[in-house]
Amino acid sequence: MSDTLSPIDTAKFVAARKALDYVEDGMKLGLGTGSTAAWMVRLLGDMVREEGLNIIGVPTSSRTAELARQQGIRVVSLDEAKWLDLTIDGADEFDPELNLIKGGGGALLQEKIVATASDQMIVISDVSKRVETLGHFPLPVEVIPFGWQTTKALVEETLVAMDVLGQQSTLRMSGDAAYVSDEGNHIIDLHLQRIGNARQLALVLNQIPGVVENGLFIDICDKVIIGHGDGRVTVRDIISGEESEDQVEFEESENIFADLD
Ligand SMILES: O=C[C@H](O)[C@H](O)[C@H](O)COP(=O)(O)O
Repeated sequence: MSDTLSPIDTAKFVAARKALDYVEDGMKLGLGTGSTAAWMVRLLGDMVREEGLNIIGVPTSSRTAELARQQGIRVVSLDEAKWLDLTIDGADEFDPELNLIKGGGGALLQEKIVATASDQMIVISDVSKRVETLGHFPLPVEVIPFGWQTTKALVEETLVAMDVLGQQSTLRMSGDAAYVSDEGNHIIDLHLQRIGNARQLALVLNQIPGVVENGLFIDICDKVIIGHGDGRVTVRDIISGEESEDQVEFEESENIFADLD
């Protein structure tokens, strides 16, 4: 359907565009991080510039903050905004209950704080992130740098005690150095394959000293918009249990495709 975008980028783009149907003038919005959320921020920038919408954005990472400012979106901190109407963000995996794994891009901490401080969270995703059981995507756990190796060992012991299979954990790297998040922390990725009880694991991980947060988002997401490579979107709402389909039309000549990185 698109000569400009690959099927996967088409899927991300149409999910992002559909999400903007839920944005209203005057809203305070949480702005997610990642390649799918970046489409949403660019499209939101278009809306703000062309329709003169009065939107306040709270970014979930320094990357998103920079992009939002470039797009002319008014950016404030969460503490300035206090409470948000809606957060729109991507995800690395979502299950049938709309529980998520997030943090593949290292932004899980701010993302979880911002999504939790919102009336509603909408996840935008291509269809490849839909799973029956979370865990194939490595679960990110953000830890403070002090004593991180001890924290990592404690996390591994906890996984053994919980009888979680596939207990390998790795320190996320950025080149030759440990990855450092926007909050100055490291990330341990847990290669679990299958998380039987995500709710329990999320609680237990956060009890370990040195763990700041984990990438399991339980009961936070309200709606997922799943994009497909042919421009279709499926919208699934956890509260109503309804699922609907739509087709998102777009032109290859749109300005948004002209200013891609
Ligand atoms: O830390 C990053 C975020 O949780 C992203 O939302 C997630 O990794 C999905 O990113 P993408 O849309 O690039 O697949």
